[in-house]
Amino acid sequence: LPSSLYNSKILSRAEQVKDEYDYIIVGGGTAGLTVADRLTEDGKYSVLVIEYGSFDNSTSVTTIGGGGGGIGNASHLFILNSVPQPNLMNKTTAVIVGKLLGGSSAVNGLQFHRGQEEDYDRWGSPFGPDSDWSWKGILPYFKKALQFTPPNPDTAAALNIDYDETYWGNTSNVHASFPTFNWPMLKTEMAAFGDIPGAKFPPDSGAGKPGVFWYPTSADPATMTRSHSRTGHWDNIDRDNYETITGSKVLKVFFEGESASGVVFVPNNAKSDVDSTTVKARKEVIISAGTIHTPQILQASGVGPKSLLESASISVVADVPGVGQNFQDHPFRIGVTYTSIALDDNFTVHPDRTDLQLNATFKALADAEFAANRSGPLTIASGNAACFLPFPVIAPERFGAIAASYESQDPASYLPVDSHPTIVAGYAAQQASLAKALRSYKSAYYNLFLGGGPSEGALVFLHPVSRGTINIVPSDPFFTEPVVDYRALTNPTDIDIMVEFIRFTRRYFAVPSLAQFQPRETAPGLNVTSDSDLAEVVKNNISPSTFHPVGTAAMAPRELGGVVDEDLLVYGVKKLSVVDASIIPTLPGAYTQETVYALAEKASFKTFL
Ligand SMILES: Cc1cc2nc3c(=O)[nH]c(=O)nc-3n(C[C@H](O)[C@H](O)[C@H](O)COP(=O)(O)OP(=O)(O)OC[C@H]3O[C@@H](n4cnc5c(N)ncnc54)[C@H](O)[C@@H]3O)c2cc1C
Repeated sequence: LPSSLYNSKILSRAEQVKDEYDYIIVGGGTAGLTVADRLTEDGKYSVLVIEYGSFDNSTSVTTIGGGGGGIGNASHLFILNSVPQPNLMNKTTAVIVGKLLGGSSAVNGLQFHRGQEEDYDRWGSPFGPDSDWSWKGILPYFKKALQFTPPNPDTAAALNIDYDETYWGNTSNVHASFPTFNWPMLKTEMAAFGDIPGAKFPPDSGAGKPGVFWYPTSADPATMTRSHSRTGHWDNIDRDNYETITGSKVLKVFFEGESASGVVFVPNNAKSDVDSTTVKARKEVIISAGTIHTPQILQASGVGPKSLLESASISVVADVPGVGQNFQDHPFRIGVTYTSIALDDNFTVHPDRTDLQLNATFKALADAEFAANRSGPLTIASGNAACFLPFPVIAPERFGAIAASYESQDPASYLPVDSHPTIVAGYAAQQASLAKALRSYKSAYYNLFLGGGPSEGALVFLHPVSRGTINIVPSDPFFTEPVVDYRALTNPTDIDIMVEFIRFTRRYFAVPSLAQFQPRETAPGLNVTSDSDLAEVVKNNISPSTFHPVGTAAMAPRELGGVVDEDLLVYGVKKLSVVDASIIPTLPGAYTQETVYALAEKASFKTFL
């Protein structure tokens, strides 16, 4: 399509922004554009989306082969530095989220999976048994959020890809599809979990069950390019009531009394508010700036922990202690890697993913096939196969003791020292629920995402129990990026769990069906066995982020530290809501994008229509 078509709805100058819209959406990312599309569909409401980043449809966004191109283009990313992490030898971590129209869905690894039924039931349970934030309540929106195309029959047969279309829909323009080819070794790696007692093979990645399964990529199957919130909810939509301004940073929401009545924004390179523009919202301001920036905007607007706001000389509109608390991400890479015979030519299951880098002939063939037919190895993004296993399967002898020890903790012990009583109460509720999950065969804790190559070790910890914070810098709340503190491994239970992950990984690679590949542990080495030595391995290797930040504007009762209610309206004020990953109270046992699409669909339906 000519870029002029894409650009038709972008207002190129702040002066073109009208004085007032029904809804203002802050952030044109994964959730923001989903909600904007749904709110403008029937023509009843006008919407302005204000996005910090720019529009870009170049190959650095669209290419999917090799894991997606967006992350390679730093201009599409916010890259913050976390504060040094004392439990990670004072290392800092790069905090990476999308910064362009489409948000993180335009830069991510394109993996699509959902969490387990218990994850979504956990979200609603503090509101009582009638809450529709539950698996049953969200499943229709998982179906609505994506257009599912099954794998082609040859690939499905060759690789044993099971799927069940009843878990999917076909009405969205955001696509979930499968590569036309995948690495043969994956079939073997997945089947090998059959040797692990308790590991299951659910009928579909969307079934809400833990186990070992294939899952789709966020790619348009016709073009094999990235399908994301912009292509699905913005491109080719020509509605007078749907306007967007890019390159603009929202500084704050302003209030009339306790009602949010609009926002103030500046050009994204501004260093002060001299060039600011004010725009009003008749019905609601919706903040969809993502887990890192949503708390910054709320706090800078006077909605947050009172003492923090006072230290920044911001007048308090509502004292909401939970804003910026309860920060979670999936810890990644635990320091155990396995290599099967020969990174080299002896590896018997070619082609494998390393052939794209190391075998020029194979690469040339793959390029030619993709150019001719949009098929072949370059339709694989970052991966489509993994295990998501319950903790009792991982640590059959230790899970009970670890759950009991976690359950008996004083909930305040590992939270920030000055945590508000409502935050502690909220954590106590999470603790009870997560202790149950540690004993459950229906929740997934351990994720090894499989590459189908000679070397494996991409481990993701799905339900960490340490909690971090994201807060404004009091001396410069608006123009300095917020302070991101993962507080990684502050709760020792996280270390206990990941030590068991290393032990399980050893068991997996020792199963009989993998023996022919002679897997050997390349790190840390089988001689490292004691709890304390394995704990050191975890501390030395882990990254606190898989780029799945959630939780900083959590949906929970206010007395449990919640920031938004079940309608995603912010406590203590009116006409202000949050719809993005920050409302997720506890991480799902899956990566986060599919869940964000579903919650945005649900919010659009429930709250606004
Ligand atoms: C590198 C990377 C890889 C990932 N891989 C996967 C994966 O393979 N599978 C998976 O399921 N999940 C993955 N994720 C996570 C997933 O993409 C996110 O959880 C999800 O997209 C978050 O959606 P969101 O709407 O909360 O935020 P975003 O999509 O990040 O949207 C927030 C938007 O707000 C804008 N914004 C921020 N501040 C302001 C401001 N002050 N004013 C105006 N606009 C503002 C941002 O520019 C952005 O466009 C990955 C994420 C990243 C970053």
